[in-house]
Amino acid sequence: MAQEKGTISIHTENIFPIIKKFLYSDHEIFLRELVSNAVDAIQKAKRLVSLGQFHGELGEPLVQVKVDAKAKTITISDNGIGMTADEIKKYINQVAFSGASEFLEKYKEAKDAHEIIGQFGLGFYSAFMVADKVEIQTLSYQPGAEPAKWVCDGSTNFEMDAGNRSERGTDVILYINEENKEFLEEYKIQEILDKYAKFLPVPVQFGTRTETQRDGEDEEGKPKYKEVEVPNIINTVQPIWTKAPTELKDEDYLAFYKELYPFSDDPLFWIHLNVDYPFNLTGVLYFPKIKNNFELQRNKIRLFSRQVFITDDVKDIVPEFLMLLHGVIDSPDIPLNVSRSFLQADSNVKKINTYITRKVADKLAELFKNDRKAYEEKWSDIGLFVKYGAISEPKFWERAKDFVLLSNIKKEFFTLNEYRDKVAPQQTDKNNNIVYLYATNPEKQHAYTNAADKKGYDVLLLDGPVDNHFISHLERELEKTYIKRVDADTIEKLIDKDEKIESSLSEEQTKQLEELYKSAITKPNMEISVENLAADALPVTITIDEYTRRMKDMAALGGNMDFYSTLPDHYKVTVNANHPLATKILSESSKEKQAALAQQAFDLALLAQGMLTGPDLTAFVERSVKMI
Ligand SMILES: Nc1ncnc2c1ncn2[C@@H]1O[C@H](COP(=O)(O)OP(=O)(O)OP(=O)(O)O)[C@@H](O)[C@H]1O
Repeated sequence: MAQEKGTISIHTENIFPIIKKFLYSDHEIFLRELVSNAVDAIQKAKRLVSLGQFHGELGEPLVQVKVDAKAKTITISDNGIGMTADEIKKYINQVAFSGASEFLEKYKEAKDAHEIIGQFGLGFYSAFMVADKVEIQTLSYQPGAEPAKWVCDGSTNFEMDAGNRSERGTDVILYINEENKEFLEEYKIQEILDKYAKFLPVPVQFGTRTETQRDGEDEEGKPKYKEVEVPNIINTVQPIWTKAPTELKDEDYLAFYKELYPFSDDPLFWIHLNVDYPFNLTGVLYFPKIKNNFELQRNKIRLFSRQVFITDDVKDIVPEFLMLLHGVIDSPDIPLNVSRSFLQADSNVKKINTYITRKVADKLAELFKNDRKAYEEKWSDIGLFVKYGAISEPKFWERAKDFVLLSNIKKEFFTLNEYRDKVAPQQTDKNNNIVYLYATNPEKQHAYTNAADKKGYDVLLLDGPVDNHFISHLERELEKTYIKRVDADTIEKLIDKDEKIESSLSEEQTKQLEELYKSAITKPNMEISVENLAADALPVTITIDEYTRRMKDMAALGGNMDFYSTLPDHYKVTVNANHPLATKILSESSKEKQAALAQQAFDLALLAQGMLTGPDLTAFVERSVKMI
């Protein structure tokens, strides 16, 4: 062809400085865009063959990325359909900027380059983020096509001429500028390709690597090895999410997990997602071993669009509680290049959300139904996740009601209905409310769980990071049910059955005892009262109001609850009028002795609550030694 010069059709003087400035923070995506274009060109060639519109030799599909540090170039080559000079004019010179004025208007508002790149068919032009000059050498598949060349120096002027490609396909050559010379480092390119190209559907080669191979045997019959150079192929062209579940074994899922997260423990189980109506979505989601450090686990789900990695920030696409899962989601229907607020309102995104939630609930329900024992064994890992989902996603809660488990301190498991049936006979109070009791630390709260046990009450173990919220959720959802920690009140009051216990003290004595304790106890925020408890209950018990404690605990975990974190701790001290110690103290003649006994009983109560520390503990030990 004859040499030709021209101006890229664009309404605005120069768009490149804007692209460069705008996309500066994530300029590495130029490689994603160009490699994707190369993959597309190859896919198109394959499609033409299958449609019978191209009769030439397809060859082995291959995208190649080459770095020439001396020449300061990066070349992306493919053996795809190529372009004729006319197509370059149409697709590169004009189409790219048909939306330029719109682009200019929008870029002012957008905060994130991801939000708009590609939206205007600017993928190819992202090359100018890192290059001063870009050259295309291409030969179209069309019979009789001439090789064509296009060069542009980042201004709006381009040059076209006869090209030098002798085989079908395209080379895009980037002349990397000074500020971006880091992209001429091989490790950098390897890193970017590993991130974006790892699962592309066409082999992507980046140079070669050395591999050790068997090379027969030596004279002694020992195996010999040799080093050979093999093509360094970046990707797995058919990752498991593109296959049918029936083709896959457990080992395949586990191997893929290891490939994604080399340092993680094996996952507990997984879900293969596959839907093509009303939206397209494939993927595999894994349930990781979560334990209790769930904050660390986020941002593990990777989002792909037709096997091109897009982001690992799937917020808004996946329901919040499912962010604890690992794995991949691939959907061409998720709008990737629009703003986050638009994403939340997008109807496909909403449907995808609902679909994933349902699939996860199905899987859990199935596991629970098919093998309850195995499900219980996994509960320490999935419990956190199920509870989090139950609290945050009403649709999930509707399903989870049937498979959320409660476990007691004896490590027995119950569904919500089973538990209600179990405790209702003993734990219904005078107002017909059922009261569930729980411990957050059975070791520390032993005095209280022991008291509950003596009464024939069951105690749940609720010690996880979301359990406070889960408890509040259950109280809202379950009818006539209250949930209290074992130390929220004396055992008689925890589940108030209106059983009157006679006092062994006169009114006068009760008053006297109360005064005595009030002057012996000098700690702040202690509300002291004398009550008639069982004779074998502790002489003094310290309890903490359930509601305030729960709110304070939640505030400590974060959230907008600062008010609660500023509340002082408030304790109730209940002196047991019926314990023999009460009569004993009152019958002491010496005031000092009375005070010492009251102090001792109070310290024992502090000890049972794990609150006896520092100088108080020392004083207690010294006093006890004297008493022995
Ligand atoms: N390697 C290539 N081989 C053949 N044609 C190509 C190649 N690269 C780009 N093209 C042509 O140029 C067009 C414009 O590419 P560009 O990357 O700017 O936009 P796009 O790929 O259409 O959309 P996107 O913004 O998603 O990348 C492509 O649609 C394609 O027709």
